[in-house]
Amino acid sequence: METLIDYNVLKEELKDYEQLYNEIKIAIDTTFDQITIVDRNAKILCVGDLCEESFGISQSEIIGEDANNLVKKGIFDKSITAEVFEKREKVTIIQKTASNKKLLVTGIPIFNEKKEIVKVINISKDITSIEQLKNQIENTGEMMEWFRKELLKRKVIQEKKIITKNSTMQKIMELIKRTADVDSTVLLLGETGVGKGFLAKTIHEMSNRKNKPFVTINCGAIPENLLESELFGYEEGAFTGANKKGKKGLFEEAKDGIVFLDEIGELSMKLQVKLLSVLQDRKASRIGALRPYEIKARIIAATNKDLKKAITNGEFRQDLYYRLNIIPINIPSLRERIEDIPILINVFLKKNNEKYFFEKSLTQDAYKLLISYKWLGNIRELENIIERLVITCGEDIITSKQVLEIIHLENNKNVNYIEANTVIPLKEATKELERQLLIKAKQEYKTTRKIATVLKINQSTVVRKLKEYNI
Ligand SMILES: Nc1ncnc2c1ncn2[C@@H]1O[C@H](COP(=O)(O)OP(=O)(O)OP(=O)(O)O)[C@@H](O)[C@H]1O
Repeated sequence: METLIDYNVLKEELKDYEQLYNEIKIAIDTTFDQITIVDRNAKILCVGDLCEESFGISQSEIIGEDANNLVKKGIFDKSITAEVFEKREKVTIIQKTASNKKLLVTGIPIFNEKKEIVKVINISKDITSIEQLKNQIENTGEMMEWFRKELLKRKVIQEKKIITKNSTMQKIMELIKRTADVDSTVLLLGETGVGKGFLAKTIHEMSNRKNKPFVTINCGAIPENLLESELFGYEEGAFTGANKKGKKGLFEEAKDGIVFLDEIGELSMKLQVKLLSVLQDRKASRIGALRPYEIKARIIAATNKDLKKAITNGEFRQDLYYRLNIIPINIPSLRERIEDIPILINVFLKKNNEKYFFEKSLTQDAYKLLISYKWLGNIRELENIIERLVITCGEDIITSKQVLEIIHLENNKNVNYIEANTVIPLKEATKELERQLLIKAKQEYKTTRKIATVLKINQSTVVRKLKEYNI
């Protein structure tokens, strides 16, 4: 009789368990997460309806399988069950499966009263689409960064008014845009006043070094011994007259910015050798220093000299030329881009009208005259002439006659004619003439070496006198 009662209770309990099992099964099958139950031997006991979608095999194929075997078969890349057994605690991993899914799996150990793991319940969340979304967001971020940089480059071009109709100049602007972020050396070639310095600054502003220093040095304007210490710096007490604390060189000052070596064609043979080794090793030493420092700056060099001819004449090292000539840019003279002259005239007219609070304009004939002029001094000469026209013309409309007068003056400025307007002591007059000659020579020839040649005096005398007259 007692056994019968027990049997009925047992039957009721079994029914309850069956009910519970069915409810759990429904929960396992219908949850958005994948639930897998594994026994103490790593055998899969139960798996949800998402099995095929998650692992690429059916429920019937996976049930009864050893989790470690499934790793070997490539159904998933690692078994969380093994880790849970090893660590004896809840573990979370990312699993890659045979159906190209990425699952975020949390394994929970179930202990018996002897603290032995009897089962592991694994709950997997499919994060494939989240990962894809993350990648897409990352890609979008990269694209946004690219667009941001592109826009910045365009802005620099517009702000710097490099509007050009000339195809060579357009190609140059494209090349500058494309190479703005690389570290290669740029060699800017072109006549005086074509805008080599202007382009060097444009490259800097377009590049990812734009917030880093832009250091410029005119290699032709400084005597050789001074240039070496300017470029590379010196240690304390390196030579007499040196700063006691020593001095940083321009390459050090530039840090990871840009060093613009203007008039590179004027560099002495000795410094050419030093620059070559600096470019090769990316290291330089201050004068008197034992240890070199690393050079991180990008180098842009410029010259109006025909470097190939200078190589033939033995004035410029071929190996240095090849080191510099990584991205050569030949800037056309203004005569070769006459379609840009009206654009540049308007740029300079606007600039000077704003500067001097005028509203001056040019007649058609005046434009035609300026376009047909030979512009040996290129953009610099055009810029100067427009400024002079704006300042000196009394009327708001600038005529071709006024342009002719200014151009005539420009052309005659080299005439060997000196006029004495007043009587002053000879010594004073001589000094004044010397001062004026130096100002003119510096404006036209820029480098102390060239000034020395045209004035037929020593370069050191030029340096001393420029300092004396504060020019
Ligand atoms: N595209 C341009 N738009 C407006 N101004 C320009 C442009 N290019 C050059 N300039 C102006 O022309 C003048 C001469 O330019 P820059 O000094 O760069 O010439 P350069 O070729 O370096 O001359 P040099 O060889 O004599 O040093 C500068 O005042 C500069 O601002």
